Amino acid sequence: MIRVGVLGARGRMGATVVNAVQAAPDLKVVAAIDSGDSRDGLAEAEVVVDFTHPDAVLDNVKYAVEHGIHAVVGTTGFTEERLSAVREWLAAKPGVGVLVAPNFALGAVLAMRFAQQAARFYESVEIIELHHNRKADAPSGTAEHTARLVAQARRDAGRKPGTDATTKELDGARGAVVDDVRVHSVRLPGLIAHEEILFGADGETLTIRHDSMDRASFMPGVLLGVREVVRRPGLTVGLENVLDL
Ligand SMILES: NC(=O)C1=CN([C@@H]2O[C@H](COP(=O)(O)OP(=O)(O)OC[C@H]3O[C@@H](n4cnc5c(N)ncnc54)[C@H](OP(=O)(O)O)[C@@H]3O)[C@@H](O)[C@H]2O)C=CC1
Ligand SMILES: O=C(O)C1=N[C@H](C(=O)O)C[C@H](O)C1
Repeated sequence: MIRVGVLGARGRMGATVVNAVQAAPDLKVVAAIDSGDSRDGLAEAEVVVDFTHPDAVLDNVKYAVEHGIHAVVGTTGFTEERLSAVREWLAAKPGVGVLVAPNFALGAVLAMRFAQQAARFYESVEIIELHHNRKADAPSGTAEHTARLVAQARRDAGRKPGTDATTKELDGARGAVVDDVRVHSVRLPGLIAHEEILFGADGETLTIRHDSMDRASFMPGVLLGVREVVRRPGLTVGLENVLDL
């Protein structure tokens, strides 16, 4: 039995994680903590799962590492600077593992991998992410991660960012720029989590699309992360490294 504490336990993802962990024969929920609750309840936990808020997550990860608790983190907002801070805390706690994944859905991880593969062949690329209207951040962590992966793949292939002829635009009409890749965010009730990576070249386009229609889509990845993080000391970024894609 792996003893699991869930942070953000009353949220959309956290509540789903509590149910999924409870239903797993080899895992046990020992703490379900939300904002306003004390983290003392994590004393029994071997692994924490964090789905809270970008403003809260870093402090939670620091707490977990300092208390020798492994962490599986789905909350967004991880910059290179934040990841470096986590690496520093982990250096003082060898044996502790932290897995940070911008997206735990298998299809989203595959879409990112396929986009990396396509990137070196196409002149231009743009990303559209579509989410429910209760989402706190824009662009999504997944879109930002995808943009950086695609941009790196393009650089590795010696490609320059695609160009267009826009000379007049309303602010925001062409989206945000992440590592030279345009990212467009849509927020609508009814949506859950969706991403399109669009590639264009003379006379053709390629669209890679992933849809999470239910938060159940994230659960196999989260549970895999809980089982794996206990034997992966240090920082792992991205579920692709756990899935060995
Ligand atoms: N990696 C992935 O696969 C996925 C990542 N996410 C990410 O997970 C995060 C949460 O998303 P979602 O569940 O939709 O958000 P919700 O707002 O539904 O849930 C977040 C919960 O965390 C609580 N919370 C805030 N601060 C703390 C804290 N310091 N300690 C404990 N609990 C806290 C909130 O309480 P209160 O409302 O009172 O502030 C709320 O109940 C987001 O960053 C989202 O982008 C989402 C889906 C998949
Ligand atoms: O807030 C969400 O819902 C999601 N957040 C993550 C992100 O920002 O990429 C993962 C998924 O897109 C759902």
